[in-house]
This record gives sequence, structure tokens and C-alpha cells, in this order.
Amino acid sequence: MNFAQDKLLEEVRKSGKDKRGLSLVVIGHVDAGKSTLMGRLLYELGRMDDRTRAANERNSSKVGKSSFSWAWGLDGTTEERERGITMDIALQSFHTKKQQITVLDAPGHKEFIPNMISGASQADCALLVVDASTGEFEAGFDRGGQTREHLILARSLGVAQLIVAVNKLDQVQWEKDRYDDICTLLRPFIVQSGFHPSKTKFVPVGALSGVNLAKCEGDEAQQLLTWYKGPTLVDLLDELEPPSRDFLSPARIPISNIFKGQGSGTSVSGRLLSGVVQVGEKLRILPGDETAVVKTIEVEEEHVPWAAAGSNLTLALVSVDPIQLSIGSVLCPPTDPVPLASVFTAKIIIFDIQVPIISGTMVELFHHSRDVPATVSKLISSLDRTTGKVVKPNPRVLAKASSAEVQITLRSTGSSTARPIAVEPYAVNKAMGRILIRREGETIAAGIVMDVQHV
Ligand SMILES: Nc1nc2c(ncn2[C@@H]2O[C@H](COP(=O)(O)OP(=O)(O)OP(=O)(O)O)[C@@H](O)[C@H]2O)c(=O)[nH]1
Repeated sequence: MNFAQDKLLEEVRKSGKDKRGLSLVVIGHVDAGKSTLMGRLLYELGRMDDRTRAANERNSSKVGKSSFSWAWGLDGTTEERERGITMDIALQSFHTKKQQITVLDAPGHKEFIPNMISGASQADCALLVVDASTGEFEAGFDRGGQTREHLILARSLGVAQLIVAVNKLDQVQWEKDRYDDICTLLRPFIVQSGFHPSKTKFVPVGALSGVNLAKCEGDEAQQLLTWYKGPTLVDLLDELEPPSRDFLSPARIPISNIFKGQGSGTSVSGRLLSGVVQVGEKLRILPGDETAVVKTIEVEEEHVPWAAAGSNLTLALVSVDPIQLSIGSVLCPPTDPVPLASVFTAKIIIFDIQVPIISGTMVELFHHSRDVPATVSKLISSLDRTTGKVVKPNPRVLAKASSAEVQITLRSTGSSTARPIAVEPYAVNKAMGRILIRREGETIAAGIVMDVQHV
């Protein structure tokens, strides 16, 4: 079945699918218990059966990492298992009463922040896991810990709703004071990072024993129940608001993964940021002149004839040489291509940096799953952080915690010339207009694209 575009939009509206389906990125310091929490939650919700659980327990104790057995529900590759850390974004989905949620489990380890960026840029909400054990919360929250950086990144990438799971409370005898202290310390920082207090919720949990994830009962939960009568994590997930989807704009799918599909063709996965896509449709691959035809669409492990904005998809593509597909490329309708640019202007917010940014500062530019070398080629003006008004034209330096409009130019590396990227002004397509800027492995700024100089 192949719908005409207007019929398809009608179909999307009727189905209500423009409003359902949330994606959640799980963030937090290394070892906070993110994978354990998600693994256990999937089990509690019936998404991991006892056999898989037993196999994970057996296999993880074989390599001397039995405390990681829950995390094995999520952490995929052998290397991840042997190192006991999550490296790429693992994808899982589950249902609560009202919601269908796709989980992106972001790696907490510092060297894997680029993967976390790719995860957060595909998410609607974030679940921050913090370790309540003595000294551990502090380590994760201090400068250099990932708690702060993850929160700022998630917010800068457009995530507006946040749940904070205060984990490992068993390690501190389920003390109410410890829980309250952690919430009090985190609250101002969360607000500074740009999350609205009404869209931030806290919940005490014990991921390893499954306390207060889907239910709060049984022996393990008794100590918590002496002072906590609030919602479980699942109750909070159920109350998240699905954001409105921009399904009337043209389709945009940044490719976040590529793999050999079953049978013929190549499969790609990514998030449909805007618009709709259907089986049989031809899509342009940008940058480049190639197109591909959508053979199948998979959403939440099911084949579907079409999908609407907000879905995390796997597309089997045919009529294309796989060599033309690369992570970070954007799929879009041939009639409505994304502009390609190697020079554009952006409004940026500068993080807590040690070395100021000057004209000519060399950086790594992150746009969805793509990261490319770039230069901050011109400092156009510094801006007031709250009003956005110009404070000073042509500033010489940009210091920490300031805001500015800058020009960014993609940089060539070695012998290869800079390849333009598919990027749109934020005013045209919000999801396509967000960028992050890193320097020497540290995120130094986040921003939105203003003007794109077409190539
Ligand atoms: N005591 C206790 N230990 C926990 C709890 N949750 C997780 N852990 C342990 O904490 C360690 C780290 O857990 P992971 O789930 O791998 O942590 P992570 O945040 O996913 O780590 P990365 O993937 O490396 O970022 C493991 O040994 C878990 O068994 C808990 O509620 N209580």
C-alpha cells in the first residue's frame, strides 16, 4: 500500500501516532547503575524472560563480573561485557500503561561522550541515574564527573523532561536524609542547566534488587516504605508528556547506524525527526547525489507500512550501493532536500571552559550522529544570555558561561577537503538545527543554527 502524501498525513492524524511514542535517554556517571536499572526494569515489565536473565547471570559470573548480570540485558558487545561498560547506544523498548518507550542507554564513560550525544539527540526525555553511595554521588557530580556534563548536553540537545533516579540507596541503609541531600544538591544545578522544575521529577530506587522500579513491595522495600509513599519509576515514566511531533515538515532521518540487512539490501537506523516516511518511497542521501528506496520500515521491532515523526526506525534500503550510506548522512525526500553547508552562523552558549574561544579556535562539530572538524571562523557578536540581545559586536574572545553569535567553517583534514554537512536553520527545523561544539574531548558549547550558506 502506498499513500499519496496528503492521504498519508490524514492517516497519521487518524492513528494518533503523531502523539504517541517517547524516547528516553538514560544518562549518568560511569557505574551509577544505568544498565542495571534498565535491565532490571525490562525484566520487571516482562521484557526480559527468566531464561535470558539466568543466562546473563551465568555468563557474567563466568567472567568474574556477577554484579553486572542485570546490565547484560542491555550491554551488547563482547568488548562491552568484558570491560563492564556500555560503549554504544543500546536500543530497547517497553510499554507502561499509557506509554510506549524506546530506551537509549547512554554510556557513562568519558571517552564515549560522542555516543551519548548521538543518543540524547534522538531522545524526548532523560532519565538521570545517580549513585547514592557515600562518596560516589559526590565523585559523579564534581567537576570532571559526567553527571553535570550529561545534564547540560541533554538539555542543549532539546531534551526537556527529566527523571532523576537516586540509585543504590541500599548502600546507605535507605536513609531519607541522604536522599533529601542529594535532591537538594542536584535541584539548583538542574535548573541552571535549563530544565524547568515542573518537568523534573525525583525518585528513590534500588536497581539491583528492583526496589521502586515497577513496584515498591517485598522485604527489600520495607526500609524505603517507612518514609516514602510517592510514585515508582514506572509511575513517573507513565506521566511523561509525549512532545508534539512535526510531521507536516519534510522527512529528515539522520543515519545513526548501518548494518547488513536480512536478505538483500542494507539496513539503516535513525530517528525520523520530522515528516512521515512510507514503504516504497525514494529517499535522497545527503551529502551526495544518490537515492535509495525504502523496502521495509521497522518500528519497535514491528514492520509497519509508514512511520511518523518521533519514531526511531530501522529502514531496509534497496536500489542503492551500500558504499553511499554513512553514519551521519541524512535521508530526506528528493523533492525537499536539506541544504548542504560548510559555512554557517550559530548562536551558542559557552560552557564552563578554561581556555576562551577566539576567532580561529579549532573544534569538533557534532550534528546528530555526525562529527566533523571545524573552526570557529568569526566571532560576530556577544549576546546577553537571557535576552539574546547583542552586547558587543566583534568581540575578541568568548569566555566561559557567555553567549555569542559565531560563524563556523568546516575544516579539511590532511589531503581531503571539507565535505559539507546537511544542516538546517533552527527556525526551519528545530531538530535539524542543533549543534554541539567540542574541543580536545571536552564539550565547550551548544548552539542553534541561524543562517546556512548554501554550497
Ligand atoms: N548495591 C547496589 N549496587 C548496584 C545497584 N545498581 C547497580 N549496582 C552495581 O553498580 C555497578 C555498575 O552498574 P552498571 O549498571 O554497569 O552501571 P552503568 O551506569 O551502566 O555503567 P556504564 O555502562 O559503565 O556507564 C554494578 O556492579 C552493579 O551491580 C544498586 O541498586 N545497589
